[in-house]
Amino acid sequence: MARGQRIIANLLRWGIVAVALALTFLVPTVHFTLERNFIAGILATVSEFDAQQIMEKVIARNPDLWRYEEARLVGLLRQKALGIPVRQAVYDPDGALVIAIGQYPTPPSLSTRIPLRDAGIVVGALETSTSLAPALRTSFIIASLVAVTGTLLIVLFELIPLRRLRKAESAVQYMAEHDPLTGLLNRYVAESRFDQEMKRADRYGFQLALILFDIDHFKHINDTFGHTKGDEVLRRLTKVAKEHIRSTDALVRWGGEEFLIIAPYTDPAMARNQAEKLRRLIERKDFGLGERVTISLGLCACEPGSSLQSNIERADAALYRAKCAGRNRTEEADTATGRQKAI
Ligand SMILES: Nc1nc2c(ncn2[C@@H]2O[C@H](COP(=O)(O)OP(=O)(O)OP(=O)(O)O)[C@@H](O)[C@H]2O)c(=O)[nH]1
Repeated sequence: MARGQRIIANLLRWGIVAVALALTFLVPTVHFTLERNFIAGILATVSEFDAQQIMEKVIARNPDLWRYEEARLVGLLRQKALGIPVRQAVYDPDGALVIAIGQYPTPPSLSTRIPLRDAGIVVGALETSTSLAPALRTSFIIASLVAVTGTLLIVLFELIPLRRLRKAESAVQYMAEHDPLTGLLNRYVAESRFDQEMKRADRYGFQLALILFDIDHFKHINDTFGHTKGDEVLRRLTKVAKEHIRSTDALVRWGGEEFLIIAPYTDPAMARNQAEKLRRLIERKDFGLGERVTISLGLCACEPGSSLQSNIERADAALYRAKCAGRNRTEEADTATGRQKAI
């Protein structure tokens, strides 16, 4: 991904996080603030003048008003309320006139307070309230949806590159451990594989063998038929060897035309059989060259606790002897005596 695209993706990602967080925290905060205002609104429903003051300052000064007090108040309310039902018009225990109109809104709500005047004199206060619950419910649902969508997007943004990274990692690991031409394990992983098998062999008391083999006169094959044909021979031989080994064996491309089999649960007699069987299979296989392809093999039984290096040296010495002895044959390194046996 280009640097610019990465920056935009990051901005987008963190933008979504910020919006989701803002909405998640904003909605409850607004809710809380409005609820507080509602309570304040209820408390503020007390008139500017208590009943005594209304008597003294408004009604007592005008006897007509006194006479018509009820009717005038009702008229005032009608005029101000304009058809909105009167919810409450009472004197509270302290003698204050409380007049509330409108429906009983469920909190939170917005309240408006209007002074109630008669001939320019304030005689009380009207309080109207509007419930904000439906609006808040809607915005809360929208905010939750946005938050959930934002979270999902973040998860996707995080997961997709992560999955790609994991795939790239396993591809790199595969490349690090395998030979690209044959797909076999390469010699860099042979060591850890050998150590593992050696530990298991020591622990459970079974035998471990190595078979090192090499194509005979491979240079001649390359020189005569070309490098591409040589590659094909390597691939075909790999296929034969892979079908021949047991699932517990490890087949390694040790070098150019050199291969190694790490064979657990294998005593020298079994290793000999295995090596000879493979040699015969290759000898009989048609590689499409119009001539035989053969291999030489060197095998060794691994001493408990011995290293891959030391066993390879012994198997390689046996292989060298097989080459010297005419090729297309197997030689064995005898561990106990250091003697090497031809098969
Ligand atoms: N086509 C191909 N050739 C390879 C590859 N790796 C190594 N070689 C060739 O393998 C040949 C090995 O030649 P030598 O070491 O002389 O061995 P050889 O000809 O098999 O002779 P002996 O082992 O003594 O029987 C060389 O020509 C290398 O170029 C590969 O991946 N592909």
